[in-house]
Amino acid sequence: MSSAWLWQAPSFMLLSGSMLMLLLALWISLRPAFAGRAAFVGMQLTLAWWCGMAALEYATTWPELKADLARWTWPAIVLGPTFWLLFALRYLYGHGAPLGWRGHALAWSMPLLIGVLAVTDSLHHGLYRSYMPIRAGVDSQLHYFAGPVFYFGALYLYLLMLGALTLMLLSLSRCARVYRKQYLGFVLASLPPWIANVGYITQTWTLFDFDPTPFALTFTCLIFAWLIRHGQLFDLIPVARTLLLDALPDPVLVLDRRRRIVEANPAARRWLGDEPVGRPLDDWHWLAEGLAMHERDVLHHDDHAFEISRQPLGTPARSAGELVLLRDVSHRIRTEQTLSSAMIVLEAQLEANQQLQEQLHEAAIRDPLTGSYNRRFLAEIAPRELSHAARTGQPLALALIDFDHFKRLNDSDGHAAGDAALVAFARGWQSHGRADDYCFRYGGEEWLLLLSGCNAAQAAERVDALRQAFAREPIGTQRRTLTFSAGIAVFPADGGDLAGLTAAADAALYHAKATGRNRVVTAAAPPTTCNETDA
Ligand SMILES: Nc1nc2c(ncn2[C@@H]2O[C@H](COP(=O)(O)OP(=O)(O)OP(=O)(O)O)[C@@H](O)[C@H]2O)c(=O)[nH]1
Repeated sequence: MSSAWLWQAPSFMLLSGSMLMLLLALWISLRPAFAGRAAFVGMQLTLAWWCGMAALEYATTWPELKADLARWTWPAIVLGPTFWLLFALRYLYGHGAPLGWRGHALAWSMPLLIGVLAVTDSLHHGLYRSYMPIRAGVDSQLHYFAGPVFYFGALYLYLLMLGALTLMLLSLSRCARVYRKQYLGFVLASLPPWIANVGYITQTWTLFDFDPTPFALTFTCLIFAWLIRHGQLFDLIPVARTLLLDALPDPVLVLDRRRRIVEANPAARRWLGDEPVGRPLDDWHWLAEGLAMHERDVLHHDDHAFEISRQPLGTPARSAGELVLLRDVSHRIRTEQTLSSAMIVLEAQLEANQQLQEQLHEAAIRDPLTGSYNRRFLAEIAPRELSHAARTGQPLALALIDFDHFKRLNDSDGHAAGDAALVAFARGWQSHGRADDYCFRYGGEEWLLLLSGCNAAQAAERVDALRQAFAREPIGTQRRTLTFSAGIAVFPADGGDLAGLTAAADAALYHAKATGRNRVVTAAAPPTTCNETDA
């Protein structure tokens, strides 16, 4: 019996191709992760299996073993394009490729079925009806007479390849310039085995009397290696793009020209549900309405607020769709709202505090019985009024007023009548005082007036008018009348400060009392007296 193996150059070529694919799979596994890496590694492993089996098939001299090895190649033949399509979906459409569990079941059931039918072919001959050596001699390869499983498998594989190619061409037509070289590389890489296979199936091309497809796969492997080395395939940009999109807490969507979702990052999926890719945007009314809003408007949905920004894709002449970023600004808006409510409360509190302070100040500077200013306010206001008078050169008159025989009123009509007299004086002052005058309750029944811009004569005239009016005022239940005496001093002639002026006015008041009461006396020496009719 002849030796089972005859190792020739084509076998070594195929073995080398298989090794290359294993190395590529290892290399890719050790590189940073990217979308579709598992599918890509899976594809390289199955293609390595295909090439390895083909090498053995080519090398064996036993026809039965050749046929068995050819049958055992089939699981790899069907798995390779399946992985290729999965990779295309994952790589081109990100982690969120439109493939749910149904898609996976569909993707793996067919390779499983065809694989099982292929390895059990010796029982039913659905894959190869028969086979015969191409020529005489131990090194002859086999010619296979294909059965229905073969054609069904080939048709299925061609459909998968066509699907992957369509995805790549679509991406190529829409992608940004930076990805174009890569996608073109994918298309080119998938062509050699396909062309070789078409040639083999149509019986127009064999290589070394053998199927040229596994040889062409080596070219595919080399194109990938070149793309990874020189074309930055699976490198920074796509890897970063995927990682960035996946890591973004804000929803990002890519819409095609017809407003269908073609990509959605995990954050977007949390809002849109399981499988948004491939569905029209209008399925989510709230989002479709949001996109109709102005750029800076905020879209509210489910207790959340989003700021929408949109970036057209493609060229101005030919739109490819748009990128939509929904920036979740709920936290910011909630914080702003809390802050503004806190501000409103704070402002109200500040205003209340201010009002309270004003009330306290008012209470502190006013006499509770008559509502007139008290001596505390006099001490506060006098320096200001005096410096104003000094600055402007205007006179400032100070009048000290004391009720006449007030004790008598208290004693005869009671304390309430005395209080009524004090209130009556304060009220009477209201109609005599000017806007820039001040009236202070200086002591028990003593009053101090500050009259801006008045010289001694003007002040005496005004205080005397007040005196006359007060003298006519009926007081208490007995409707008695009361008079007052007044002393006037003027700044700066009679005193340079409050103490000096008060002392001068007090001297004039003393003079008024001493000379008969119910009169107004100015401090200017000798004191001038107005109206000396005693009550
Ligand atoms: N009803 C009332 N009486 C007051 C108040 N404050 C002071 N008095 C009284 O005012 C009176 C002041 O009396 P006197 O200082 O003797 O002066 P007078 O009786 O006005 O006499 P002459 O000043 O000399 O005209 C006292 O009887 C005080 O009790 C007050 O708030 N209400």
